[in-house]
Amino acid sequence: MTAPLALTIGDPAGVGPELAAAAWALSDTEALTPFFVVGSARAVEEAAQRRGITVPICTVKTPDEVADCFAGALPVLDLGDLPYAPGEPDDAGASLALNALVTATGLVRSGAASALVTGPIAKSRLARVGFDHPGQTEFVAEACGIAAENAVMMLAGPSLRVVPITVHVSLRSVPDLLNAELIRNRAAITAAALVRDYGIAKPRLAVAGLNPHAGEDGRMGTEDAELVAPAVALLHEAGIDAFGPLPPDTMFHAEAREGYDVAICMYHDQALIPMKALDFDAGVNVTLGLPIIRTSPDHGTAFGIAGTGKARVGPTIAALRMAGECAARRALT
Ligand SMILES: NC(=O)C1=CN([C@@H]2O[C@H](COP(=O)(O)OP(=O)(O)OC[C@H]3O[C@@H](n4cnc5c(N)ncnc54)[C@H](O)[C@@H]3O)[C@@H](O)[C@H]2O)C=CC1
Ligand SMILES: NCC(=O)COP(=O)(O)O
Repeated sequence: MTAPLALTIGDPAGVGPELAAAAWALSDTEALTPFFVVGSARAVEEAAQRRGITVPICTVKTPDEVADCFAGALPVLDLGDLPYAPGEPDDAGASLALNALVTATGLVRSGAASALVTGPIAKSRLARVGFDHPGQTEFVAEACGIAAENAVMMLAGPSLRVVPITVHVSLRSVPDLLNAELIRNRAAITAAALVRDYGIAKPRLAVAGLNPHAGEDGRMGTEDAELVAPAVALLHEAGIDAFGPLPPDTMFHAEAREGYDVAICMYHDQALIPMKALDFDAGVNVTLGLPIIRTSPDHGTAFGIAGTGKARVGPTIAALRMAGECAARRALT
């Protein structure tokens, strides 16, 4: 039997605890792979009560106990007895979130869990308790012995997959950070992952330009001709079906999207704005290029609505489903 998925609680003051409970409540109808929460049993239990859903909890010491209780209760690997205080993040909650991330990553690395699904954390809150990575992506990469530049963030929804080449950096720094080698490497990692984990035999990569109109023959910037076009040429040399640089404003409409499997974008918001506009309620953030599977809902901690019952569970369900499907695919190979 496949090992269960490990779902971290995220920041316990955010929407993570209630969405973990809500996902379990729908796990039958959604046919989800069994999972367990790594975090605080008390926070999950109180979050479920506040949301008005009945979610019995079973605490587990190891993932191999999950199979026996998942059908009747949500398994939680309990790391701390924190009172549930939605919308009121503090250092104790951030420390729990970090502990959960470290613990769950270790369990997946060891094979005791089949994939890592991370609940949302606030990067600024984690930084206060010693987390010195830009995000969970880079943390998980380092834990797996993968250089951060070889761990690729992809956001995937029913309508669109996107990869930002540069991620959590200032917009001002983007042109200096981009180069043809970086674009080529990240795009090639993306293509390999689409074959291995998503069953797309010959992925089609649409590569966005950096500037308006992809530079308009140098009238609106030179990076498209000097960096992006050479990267596309390098991808062709590697036998990858890539095309571009494309004018970014016209590559995301419905008919254009039919022509590719993933959009390779030059910076965070070029990628995430179209994806979240189209698919916010079913969007998954997945890390490609790792020896383990790691997914996450596409949204953040949403402190402003935590505990109100307004947080929609779609992205968490989608992240659990994608993790389960990728794990099943890898188990076959
Ligand atoms: N995967 C992760 O761990 C991520 C973490 N973040 C972190 O989250 C924190 C807050 O970031 P924001 O930019 O405010 O993004 P956010 O995603 O937390 O919230 C943006 C807006 O979407 C709403 N929203 C978020 N999730 C929702 C859901 N499930 N159902 C309904 N509405 C939802 C919020 O109420 C808010 O109006 C930041 O500290 C950031 O670092 C942001 C994105 C991803
Ligand atoms: N904008 C995506 C995001 O913030 C997720 O980052 P990570 O924590 O998954 O690296």
